[in-house]
Amino acid sequence: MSALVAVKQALSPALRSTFRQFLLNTNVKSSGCISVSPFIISKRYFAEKKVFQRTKPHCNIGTIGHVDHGKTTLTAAITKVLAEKDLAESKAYSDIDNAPEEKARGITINVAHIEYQTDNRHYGHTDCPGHADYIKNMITGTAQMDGAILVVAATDGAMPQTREHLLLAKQIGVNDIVVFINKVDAADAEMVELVEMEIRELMTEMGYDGDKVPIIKGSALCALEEKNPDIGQKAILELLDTVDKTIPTPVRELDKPFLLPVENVYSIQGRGTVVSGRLERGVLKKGAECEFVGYNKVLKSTVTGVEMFHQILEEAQAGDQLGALVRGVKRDDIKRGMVMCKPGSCKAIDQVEAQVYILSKEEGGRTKPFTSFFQLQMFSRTWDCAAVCIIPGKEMCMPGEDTSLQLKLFRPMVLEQGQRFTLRDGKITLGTGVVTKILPPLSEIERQELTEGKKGREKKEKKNKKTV
Ligand SMILES: Nc1nc2c(ncn2[C@@H]2O[C@H](COP(=O)(O)OP(=O)(O)OP(=O)(O)O)[C@@H](O)[C@H]2O)c(=O)[nH]1
Ligand SMILES: [Mg+2]
Repeated sequence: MSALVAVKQALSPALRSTFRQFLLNTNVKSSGCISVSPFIISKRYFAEKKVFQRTKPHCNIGTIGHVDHGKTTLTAAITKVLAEKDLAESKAYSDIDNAPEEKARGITINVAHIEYQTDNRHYGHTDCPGHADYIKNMITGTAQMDGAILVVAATDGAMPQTREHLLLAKQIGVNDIVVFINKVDAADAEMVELVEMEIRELMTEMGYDGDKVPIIKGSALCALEEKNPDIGQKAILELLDTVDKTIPTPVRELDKPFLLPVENVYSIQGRGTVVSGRLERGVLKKGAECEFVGYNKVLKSTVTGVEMFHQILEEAQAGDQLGALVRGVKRDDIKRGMVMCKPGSCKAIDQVEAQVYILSKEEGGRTKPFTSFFQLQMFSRTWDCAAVCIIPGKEMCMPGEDTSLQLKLFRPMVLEQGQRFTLRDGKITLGTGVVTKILPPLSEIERQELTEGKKGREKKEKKNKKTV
């Protein structure tokens, strides 16, 4: 028996818990592996024993839009304004963009999850990066949202990622958007009016109701710096009121087996592995048996604790942004993109038929057509995976075209009929689509051809024959 265990056993139950907490805190400090997490703020995670009181409906929103338009400043401003009403913990800009590289470059790279409340609802807020290089993180962040705040700087108007984010949000299924025209302190009234017209047009083009979309004008920086309350604090309150009224709380699928697309994995020494993400459906309780599916793996485990924003959840419900402590699996065994689900309720798939829209050049898509066996990257829920497409019944697919595609994935991932996805080709969003049919699994030969090409497989076969 180790000295630590002996000391622990000699303590009364109450002291034992304090001792455990002490160990947990010291371990977390020395592990260092979770310090940059935007969601799990280091040692407090699973250490504080406050129970989350579900008094208001929960809704997931977030900020999207072009780089530097003020998404993080707005997120910080929202918490500041609500903190004055005791409805949030005020977060400084540097608490949100807290990774060293983010601080050095002054841009958001990782999504950050923040909690706050209005009088009507409890919110999980995901602040997304706007930089084109981090679209992958934006897609994952947006996949957690029930509605979004599109931030557009009055000084710039709609920019490439304003358009791309809108398009991706629409494809991911975020149908309710409130626009915040930011930086009105730095633009004249005429400019703000022009930007409003431009955004309404763009929203219509992207399939939203551009004429009706609510647009609030203000300055996140003024709110944060407590200047000019008309465009500062008041605009933020108006924005929150509009979000409350126009983004509906979705009907959650509580009666289905639980499913949580894993967004992040952390290791807390002495406690175990924590996975985080938004519970997509069902309810999750401590003690539930679970399974992690994806990337050629199925791992069994048990949930030993559930938390939302550092508070214990007795029962997590679909829509909750949570962290789950799981037993018997290591941090490296689980990867973002796997699905945590009720055992046996999900299957990994490597071949589907889908209906896809290929973006035109003007929409930011490819300039040239592509043919069968074109390799692309498929994004869905929190995963992305290389895939090859087959175009049934025709030679090639043109930008701006609607087409059916057969997609063969390099690795089997959890996919269901009706699931939406995005296809990307390098830094370009190639298209968006929906799974129409699940196809039988690829044979071993097909799989080898997919990953090594036909020649590679034949070479391997010859080599094997020789050695026999
Ligand atoms: N004048 C003015 N500047 C603002 C306002 N809001 C934000 N800014 C400034 O705009 C710059 C970018 O702000 P961020 O909040 O980092 O922008 P972001 O959209 O989060 O950027 P990424 O996450 O990197 O895409 C910072 O220098 C802010 O101080 C505003 O209302 N008025
Ligand atoms: Mg930012």
